Amino acid sequence: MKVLSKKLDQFLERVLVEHEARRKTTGYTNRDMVDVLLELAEDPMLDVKLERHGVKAFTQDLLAGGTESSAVTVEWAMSELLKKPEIFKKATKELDQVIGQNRWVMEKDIPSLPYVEAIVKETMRLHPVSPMLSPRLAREDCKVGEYDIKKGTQVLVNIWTIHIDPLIWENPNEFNPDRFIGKEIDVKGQDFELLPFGSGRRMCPGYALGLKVIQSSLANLLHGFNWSLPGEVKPEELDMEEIYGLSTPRKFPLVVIAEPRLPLGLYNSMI
Ligand code: HEM
Repeated sequence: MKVLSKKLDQFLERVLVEHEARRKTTGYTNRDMVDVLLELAEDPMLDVKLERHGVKAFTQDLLAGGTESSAVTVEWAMSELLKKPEIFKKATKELDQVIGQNRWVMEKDIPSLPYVEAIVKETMRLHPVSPMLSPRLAREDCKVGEYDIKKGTQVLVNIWTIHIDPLIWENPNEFNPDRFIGKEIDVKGQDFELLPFGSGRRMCPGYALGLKVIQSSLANLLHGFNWSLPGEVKPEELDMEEIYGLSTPRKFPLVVIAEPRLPLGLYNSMI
């Protein structure tokens, strides 16, 4: 652990040194989150002073919490959609109607894409990145539902079982984004039947960023490409095994074929 921590610190140190050097060049503007954090660290007016090691810690949080979780969720969404071509088509139809064929999806488009939002919720219901929330400790005797919990008890919340509880969800194991259409259920920690980002004080602090990254990346993948499974793999045969570790990714990476579905000039503008 110590070796790993040292290696990580060396990496973060290099990132900061590079950013600090660029800050001294003429015509400098903030380009990324590290730039913004370094600027905040120079602000003497902050209520809570941000130190240089705090910038490193935030950067590490962003890398650890913000990359794998979003990538894993997008990969599960694509896997579910490849198994259900009718849902795939419905999403593409929404994208064509709202965005058209001549541009990419932007962050501000997301509220106009309720079906894509529903796909993300349904993916997070069936494939929560973190099926067990961070452990909690009861600070006083309490009652949760029918359970008496003594002060000092460690409580583990298993959201995976909540997300597939047949008392809450109809056909809980079926991937069906339509279950969210016209419903108020959200993933922001207020609806206890759907808690992919947890809830309360220890809820994921990066949920807004994570959600935006997932929705925008998925929307653009669906909008920009036709997707198919390679060779003889039939949708119903696609392996959906998962592994449980720091996150819950597919056991075997998803292998797919992508073909452009928008005017070719749009792909050049992405490079
Ligand atoms: C798909 C995206 C993400 C998912 C599904 C996710 C999920 C979670 C969950 C379930 C927790 C535990 C919450 C609890 O126990 O109540 C958590 C904690 C945390 N997440 Fe995320 N997260 C995501 C993205 C991010 C991003 C983008 C960041 C950073 C920018 C981040 C940083 C953190 C941190 C630092 C904690 C620990 C909070 C604490 O213990 O006080 N996460 N996340």
